Amino acid sequence: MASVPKVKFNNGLEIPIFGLGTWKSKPGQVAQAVKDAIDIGYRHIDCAHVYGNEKEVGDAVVSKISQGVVKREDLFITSKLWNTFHRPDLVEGAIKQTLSDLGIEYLDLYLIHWPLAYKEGGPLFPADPQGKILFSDVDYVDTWKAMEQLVHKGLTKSIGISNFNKRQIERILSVATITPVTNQVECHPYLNQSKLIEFCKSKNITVTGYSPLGSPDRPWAKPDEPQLLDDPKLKELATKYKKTPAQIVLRYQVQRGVITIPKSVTKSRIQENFNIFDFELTADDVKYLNTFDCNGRFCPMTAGLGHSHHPFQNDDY
Ligand SMILES: NC(=O)C1=CN([C@@H]2O[C@H](COP(=O)(O)OP(=O)(O)OC[C@H]3O[C@@H](n4cnc5c(N)ncnc54)[C@H](OP(=O)(O)O)[C@@H]3O)[C@@H](O)[C@H]2O)C=CC1
Ligand SMILES: CC(=O)C(C)=O
Repeated sequence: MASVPKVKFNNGLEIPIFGLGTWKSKPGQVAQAVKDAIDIGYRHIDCAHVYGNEKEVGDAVVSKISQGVVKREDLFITSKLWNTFHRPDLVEGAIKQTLSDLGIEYLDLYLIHWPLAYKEGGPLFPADPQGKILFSDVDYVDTWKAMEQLVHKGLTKSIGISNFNKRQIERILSVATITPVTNQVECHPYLNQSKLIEFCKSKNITVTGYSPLGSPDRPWAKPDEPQLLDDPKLKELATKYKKTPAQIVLRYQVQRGVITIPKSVTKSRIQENFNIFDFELTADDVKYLNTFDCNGRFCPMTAGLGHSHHPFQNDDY
């Protein structure tokens, strides 16, 4: 079984550079997917409260631990604080709910899922009668201070952020006594995030790339939108390396040092996506893949447009 390289965080801890995504993995399918992934050799699982499936992910994790297939300390489990729990007094309760759902004692990594806060205390997507999301004005820098307490209390080993732009990271760094270990953002050849990656690197923050395959099953996908995995130039590269388009885009991230978390509930694809540690793209082909960038964002967070902390509404990167 190939062993997955690890990336070192600024706090000395390590994360496997490759893991399993779980967004949209239906409760009836995700437990089997996680079990298959662990059997194949995955040791990093990316979760979130808002995905609505942490209990089933936890069932699979706990069953593999109790069967002796893996130990808890062999696994790297990430979850994320949802937008309705940003108020500092809600943060500890939110992680405790996730830990209880997952059936584990601690997380390896807990992220602020988005920099924008939603109205607290009710549904995960609070909305007015017209369906417009109700925002809260809690500032993510105050949320960050509450996240730091979770490390001190041993509820998570590391903390980080997700979907934060450069200016927002700078604001976090201006108050932080614990530097975020990673910024999890959308990243694939159509949105290669080279500027943000360079900036994060300069601050000793790793980048985790989500939707590495272009998120073809995103709920808001339209039939006429481009499909990354069907790109003819990508298919040509796949033929050259005798690999699949998915394997090429995943290998691309690993070679750039970007932590990558493809989602699948299909055993053959979970295996296929893992088989990227037996070949290398040439430096010229990595450069060529860099030229695919077209600011092609598949997760634009349109529901949060108008919020003063929306990360993508001006020229910030
Ligand atoms: N922090 C954040 O805000 C966000 C985090 N994420 C995280 O990143 C993960 C990955 O991103 P996600 O948006 O799910 O999308 P991905 O880019 O991982 O694409 C998932 C889709 O690709 C299909 N697929 C998987 N492997 C292959 C393959 N080898 N060949 C062809 N198709 C394949 C899956 O199908 P099937 O399952 O049917 O096999 C599914 O439809 C998420 O699951 C989540 O954990 C994602 C978005 C936002
Ligand atoms: C998938 C996800 O994490 C979103 C859209 O926030």
